[in-house]
Amino acid sequence: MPKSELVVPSAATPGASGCVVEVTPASAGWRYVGFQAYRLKPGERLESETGSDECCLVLLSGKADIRTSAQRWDDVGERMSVFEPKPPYSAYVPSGDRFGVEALTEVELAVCRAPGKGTYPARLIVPADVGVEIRGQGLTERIVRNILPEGEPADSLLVVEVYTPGGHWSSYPPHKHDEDRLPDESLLEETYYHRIEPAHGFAVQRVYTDDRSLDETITVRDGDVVLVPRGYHPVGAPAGYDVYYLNVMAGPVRTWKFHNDPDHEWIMQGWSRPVAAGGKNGGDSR
Ligand SMILES: O=C(O)C[C@@H](O)[C@H](O)C(=O)CO
Repeated sequence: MPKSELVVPSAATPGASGCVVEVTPASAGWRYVGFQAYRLKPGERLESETGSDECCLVLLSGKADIRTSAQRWDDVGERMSVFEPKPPYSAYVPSGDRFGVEALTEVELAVCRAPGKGTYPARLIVPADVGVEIRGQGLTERIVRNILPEGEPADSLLVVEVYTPGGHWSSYPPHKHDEDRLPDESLLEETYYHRIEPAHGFAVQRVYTDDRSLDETITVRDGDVVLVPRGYHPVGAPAGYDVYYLNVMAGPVRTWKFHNDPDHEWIMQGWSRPVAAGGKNGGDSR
């Protein structure tokens, strides 16, 4: 059976630049979100221009030196796996700038892109800046880390990561954000970069619209990117397999206003409770 057109698998071995998976607005057939994941070995470097995009470089794991045209941050990074219970270091780089990343250890790096206006200077986002939330309850409990949420400066990018323990559901109850009808709903394209522990496992993601003109239930493998151009998009982590994903969202207005599937909204009963912000050693534990 052909794989879903919503799935962009990672390459088994990185290309010359270290890139393992890439989504551009042209490849996705949409307007705003771009995403790349890189695997760099110690001493390897990535150099790039931001062009008309602003970028959020998320150091998913490993340590690196990061620089832009005006900034240099040395020996950045703490966690060595996305499954360590602590927020990542990230760097915001505006449009019209450039960045270089030199790996000091094995590095997994996400480059999240969306249209920029050059409004804000480059900055380092440290773990203590990352708001951590435990969302859901029982089998829907998961950890949400808000890396670049709408309360923090950026022109169009929103970036968040989610840890879903095996046996749990996240992005749940199913919600969508595909209509520009503020203040009730915002239009945001979204990518999911999935990692699975242990890596031979799988996750399940359904992407569906009210009229079911889009209705796909996807088997997600470690390293897959799932595109959410529209529709509801819940994720299930099978028992025994923890699931991590990094979300990038962008659209015409930088705000996340979602609409729950009315059929399943009853499941949610005042279950979101904030915990302390990330903290140097990460504020969350599991
Ligand atoms: O609630 C979650 O588990 C995460 C989702 O909010 C996810 O970030 C998303 O779908 C954003 O639209």
